[in-house]
Amino acid sequence: MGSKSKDAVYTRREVEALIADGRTIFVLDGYLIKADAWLPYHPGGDKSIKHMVGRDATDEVNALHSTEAKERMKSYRMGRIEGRWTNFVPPIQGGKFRKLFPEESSELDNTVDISEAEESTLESSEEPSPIFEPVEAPPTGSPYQRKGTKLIQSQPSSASISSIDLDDTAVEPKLSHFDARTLEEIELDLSKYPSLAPEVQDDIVQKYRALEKRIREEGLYQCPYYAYYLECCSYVALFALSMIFLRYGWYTTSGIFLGFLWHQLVFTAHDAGHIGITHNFHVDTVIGIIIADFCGGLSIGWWKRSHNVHHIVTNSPEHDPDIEHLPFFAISHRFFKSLRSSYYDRVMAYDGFARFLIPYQHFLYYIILAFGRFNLYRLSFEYLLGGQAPRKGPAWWHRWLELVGQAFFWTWFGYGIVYKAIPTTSGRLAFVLASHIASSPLHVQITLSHFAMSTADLGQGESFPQKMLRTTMDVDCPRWLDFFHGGLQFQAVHHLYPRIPRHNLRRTQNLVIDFCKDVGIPYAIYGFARGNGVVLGRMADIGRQAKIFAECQRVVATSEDLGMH
Ligand code: HEM
Repeated sequence: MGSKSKDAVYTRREVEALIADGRTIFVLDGYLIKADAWLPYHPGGDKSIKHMVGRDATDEVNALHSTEAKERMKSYRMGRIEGRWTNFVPPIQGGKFRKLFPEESSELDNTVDISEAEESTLESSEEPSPIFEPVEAPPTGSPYQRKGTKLIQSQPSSASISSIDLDDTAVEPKLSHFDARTLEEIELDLSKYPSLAPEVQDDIVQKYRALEKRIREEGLYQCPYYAYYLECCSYVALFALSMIFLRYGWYTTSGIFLGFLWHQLVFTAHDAGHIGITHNFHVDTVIGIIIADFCGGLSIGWWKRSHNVHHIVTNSPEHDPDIEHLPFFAISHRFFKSLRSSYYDRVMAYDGFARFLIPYQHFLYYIILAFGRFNLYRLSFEYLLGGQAPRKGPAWWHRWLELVGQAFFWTWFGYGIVYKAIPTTSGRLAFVLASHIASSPLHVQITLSHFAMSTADLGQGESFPQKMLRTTMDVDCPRWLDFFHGGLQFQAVHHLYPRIPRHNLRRTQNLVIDFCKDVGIPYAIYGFARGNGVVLGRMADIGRQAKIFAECQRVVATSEDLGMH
């Protein structure tokens, strides 16, 4: 294929062939962006871009970037498309792309007006893996079709779900039970949420964009700095209390106040990680580094890397690191299949330890989360020392500042307090455990917004706003409790517009509720206690499925044994 001008129109088939050749191309506002050269420099990492390859990334990009970053993207334009773009399944999600056949390439090279080249069809890309439609009544415009005994998506879709055999006499009974369950979940979502018909999803997108404009005009992106002034006062008070109790030898109480301080600090680190305070990438990142690394010993870079991917592929068992917690938790029966994580680039083995723990996960939920912070230290070090942090591009120096922050933290906390200021081993243990456990409600708050929500994959035809609202819930709480939830109670709103400063989310929530009513998307909100109940119920349910799975495996193994003897 010869090279073209930056305004040339590309056909879908050409784009497909370029991606088949390994190019990193996505659509932004009708333009094709070729991001290969930018990939190693991208502050948001390579994974976030890879999940957009072959897709219209306009809403994801708008949600996650500053105006300057979007300006920068213009220099990566390679051409444009005409009409509505139908998303491919990105290669990272298992999408298969066909190269140009020799006769196609010569035809395209000789063609003056590329737009006249034969338009590719939805089926042009090889289906990476079939998924399903409701057997009886597919929703209007559903991209799902029946093919033989299988239900498939007529346009390329996620590889996340393997084929379902509807035949009850399937060779692998252990798969058919869970595949039927996957199908049920998909059907349930298809019945509860608006149709995936392009015109319906386009309407949702138009209204979502109009709401963003309104939010901007109402000044809700402007940070109310006085709110941070009040928060700083509470940080100082909590730190002072911790040090006073430490001075008088009340190590557990001292640890508890330090834990409370960490709990509060994380909310501001979250704002900074989303560039939601000053909206300047470097300033906000430095604020995040000071809070997370210097004060808390956690890497903000690690957190941003995984959290940003979470914002793009929310609640996808194979792709969202925020729900990948084997062997301790499984929030979907699909984890029993030892899925491959595209984030960690490894198989999440559903091994003996997982098989032992998962049936009891609802009992262990709070206990395991109480110790969650220790795991975060490990992940932070892996990120900073294991080559995951960007070494090129605008964010190259953040890692170095983070390493200084880590040295600072382990000096004041590890050496200064735990080792020097506390004379006994029991005192040290009490202080460390109290501080870590006291900050752990945070882990509950983080998981609460997603663990109870759908993990079903409705394919590439679902719009960004619908997907965010289908996989995320809010927590209802009175205004005076806002300090405890730290903005995480507005997760659904936050997932739609991640850069809105946290203190403006309550006002934005009303607008989002109106939007949901208008477009017919259910807006999920529970009280804190009820939300916890729903999460525990979901975990207990998956635990029960794990028991069934173990039983199936036992029966299969026994019958194999009997057959052998
Ligand atoms: C050539 C294409 C791209 C360019 C030039 C670009 C540029 C940038 C820049 C300059 C930033 C720093 C923050 C800012 O100023 O807003 C950033 C952050 C980010 N980008 Fe991109 N980007 C591109 C494509 C994408 C795509 C397709 C995605 C996926 C939706 C993505 C996801 C992110 C994320 C999640 C961040 C946040 C990183 C952080 O806060 O540390 N980017 N990008």
